[in-house]
This record gives sequence, C-alpha cells and structure tokens, in this order.
Amino acid sequence: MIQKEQHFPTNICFLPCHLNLSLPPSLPIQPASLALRSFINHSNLNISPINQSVNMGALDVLSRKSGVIVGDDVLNLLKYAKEHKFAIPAINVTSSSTVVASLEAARDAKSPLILQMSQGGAAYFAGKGVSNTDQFASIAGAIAGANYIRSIAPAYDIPVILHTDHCAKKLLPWLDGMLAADEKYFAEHGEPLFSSHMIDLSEEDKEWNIATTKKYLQRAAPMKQWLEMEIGITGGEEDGVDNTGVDNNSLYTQPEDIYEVYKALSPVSPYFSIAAAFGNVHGVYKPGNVKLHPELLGKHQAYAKEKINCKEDKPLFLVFHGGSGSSKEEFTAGISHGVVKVNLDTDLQYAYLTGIRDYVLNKKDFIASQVGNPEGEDKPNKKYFDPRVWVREGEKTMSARIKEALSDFNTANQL
Ligand SMILES: O=C(CO)COP(=O)(O)O
Ligand SMILES: O=C[C@H](O)COP(=O)(O)O
Ligand SMILES: [Zn+2]
Ligand SMILES: [Zn+2]
Repeated sequence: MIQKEQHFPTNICFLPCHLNLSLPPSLPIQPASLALRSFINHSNLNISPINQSVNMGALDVLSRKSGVIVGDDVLNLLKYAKEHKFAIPAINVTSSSTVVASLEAARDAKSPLILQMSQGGAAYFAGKGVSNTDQFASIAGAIAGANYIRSIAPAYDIPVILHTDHCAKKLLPWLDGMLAADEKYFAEHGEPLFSSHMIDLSEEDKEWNIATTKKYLQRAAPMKQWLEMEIGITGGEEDGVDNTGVDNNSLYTQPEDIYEVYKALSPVSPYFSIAAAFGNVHGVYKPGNVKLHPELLGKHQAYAKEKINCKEDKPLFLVFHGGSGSSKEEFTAGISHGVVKVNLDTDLQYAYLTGIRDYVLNKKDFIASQVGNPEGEDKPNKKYFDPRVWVREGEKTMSARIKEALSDFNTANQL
C-alpha cells in the first residue's frame, strides 16, 4: 500500500497547461490532491490562457478556452472555422474509452473537437441492460455521457462541443428529455447541459420538417443552444432508420429548400446549422458506389447570399454527414463551401476494432488462460488480459485515425 502511494506521481499538475505555465518556477511542486481540487474548481470557468497575446488561433475567439463550450463560444468557433477553412470532426462516442481516445487525439493535434452521442450511442452509455421504453436509457445515457464529458474535457485543455446526433420523428421524446435536462442545467448554471443537438426530420414532409425544427429552435434559443437540422436525406442507416432504398433525388438537397430553412430559422436564432444532402451516405461502401457533389454546397451558399442580400459569401453553416470513406478532396471541397462540421463514425468504429483485433491475434497464446503462456506454464497472464491493456490498443488506433481526420479537415494546429 505504502509502495503504491510512493508511486503516485505527486509532481503531476492536473491543471490545464496555460494555468500550469502561470505558476512561478519558485513555487513548490503542487501535491496532486491540491492540483486536482484546483482543476475541479477551474474546469469550465472562463479562464484566459497566459499565452493569449501570442496565440493567433481559434482560442482567441473563445471566452472559455478548455472543456465543454456553449452559446456564443460555439458560434464564434464555427465562424472562425468557416473563415479559416477548416471543419471540426464530430466523433460518435459510446463509452468513456471512445471519449478519451477522441480527446487525446484532438489535444495532441491542438484542435477543437465535437463529441456526439446518437440515440443508440446514448443508450449504450446507460448500459444495454437498461430498458429504453419511452427513450429512458437514451435520455439517462445522454445525460450521463454529457456529465462525464463535461468533467473530463478540461483535463485535455481543448474546447469541446458537446452534441447529439440525428433524432428522427419517432425519437423526438429523446430530444424532449434531453432538452428538459438542458433547461434544468440552465436554471442552475446559466447554460445548457449540451452545447447543441441535432433534429433530423428529413424524411418527413418538408413544411413539417421546417416548422417543427423552428419550434425546437425556439425552445433552444433562450439557452443560446445550437441546433443542427437535416434537409435532404443521408443515405444508409442511422438510429436504426434504414435509408438505403431512398429515391436518389432526395440525396441531393435543392438550394431553394436550404433558403426556406434559413428564412424560417434565422429570425429565431443565429445558432443553427444545416446538414444538406449532397449524396452523403452513412457507412463505407465499395469505391464508386457513393457519388458526392460537394460543389452543390457552393450553389446553396451563393443562392442564400443572393436572397439574403448579405455581404458574406457563405452565410450558411453546413454539416457533412457520412464522413467515413470520403476523400480528402471531398472534405476540402465541402470545407471551401462552408462545411464547419464533418461527422465521422464508421471509420472510427473500425479503427477502434483494429487495435483490439491485432492485440488479441498477436497475444492469443497469452490470453488463452489466466495462467500459462509460451514463456512458462506457471506464468500469470494478468497483465495481458487487463482491459486497460487491450482496450487501450483500440483507443490508440482510434486516436490515430482521428488525427488523420484532423489533418484532412485542416483542423490540426488551429488552437
Ligand atoms: O454522419 C454520421 C453520423 O451522423 C457518420 O457517418 P459515417 O458513419 O459514414 O462516418
Ligand atoms: O448517424 C449515424 C451514426 O453513425 C450513428 O449511428 P448509430 O445510430 O448506429 O449509433
Ligand atoms: Zn438523416
Ligand atoms: Zn449522420
């Protein structure tokens, strides 16, 4: 026991690094417990980093530099991304392990990040053993995941947008439950629990989609909460909704439809983005099967600019769904037309698996039993089957794939 305490690193400071830097070198090394208390006190507070004057990056436009950001910080970060031609990857997370793998990648690449939970991913956060009648598990899991992300994100010293993904008509009770949690959190802390949500009524009648989305934006607006909506359908599958057979035309949104959305939503709040379909499909398919037309997004921006009669060339915040399997050229084209968020799930699910798969295959003789391996029949295998060892391998490969995305989306080194 004493030995374990001696191994505890007392010289590790858990503060975000800009605070760390602000400690005069003559100060004694902070005991971990004090540093941790200080981190807890400071996390999510509005702290200016010591290097603000020299740092010409996205942090300059944020009042909260690290941890989950909300309200105007979200707006300012997305505006900054649009101006500086990068998009923030939105990673679907389902566990603390996938959260930390994502945060680690973004921290190492000095990038902002969006972490999102789908309805199914949120239920998984609660545990597959919890009933999802009336969206109970999806609501409870989303709240648990949000609180976890809120508490750990400041330790990675990067700004994080906390988001939820899709939400078709039949899942609206899930969104209602999360909004109730947001309102409760807002009453206590002056900000919503989640930075943003998505509502996806793209399979419904267009007028109903826009009118219902507007109602939800009216509910989110007093909390300065962001809402992403979808018009035109993302193919493939999402939230158990199978869009594999939809009419091909629905996969390409028309500029008039986008402007209709803008016209309805912009008087309510500036905090909204549009997932316009330009051939996007969830999942990864044989090359040639998915035909993306990111140039259509440029047409949407031009049409909206002309109608609004604004100075800005790209008045819309656009979202790229179905990022997995797409090329750097497709991302770059989308980003040049105002894509500020790219959703990436399938490629990361696979990346997470590969680390674990390779570990299991390479170490199969060390994990076949608790005791006994090629080095001796009495050798214990605990250090090989500890989940912190093999799950970590998945985190590493997932992190590496996220770093690739951060580089492809021009997000790396933007902080
Ligand atoms: O759009 C997505 C989540 O909303 C992710 O799509 P992919 O799984 O194709 O990356
Ligand atoms: O929208 C699609 C995302 O990949 C989420 O998928 P999921 O519903 O399987 O969690
Ligand atoms: Zn959709
Ligand atoms: Zn999607």
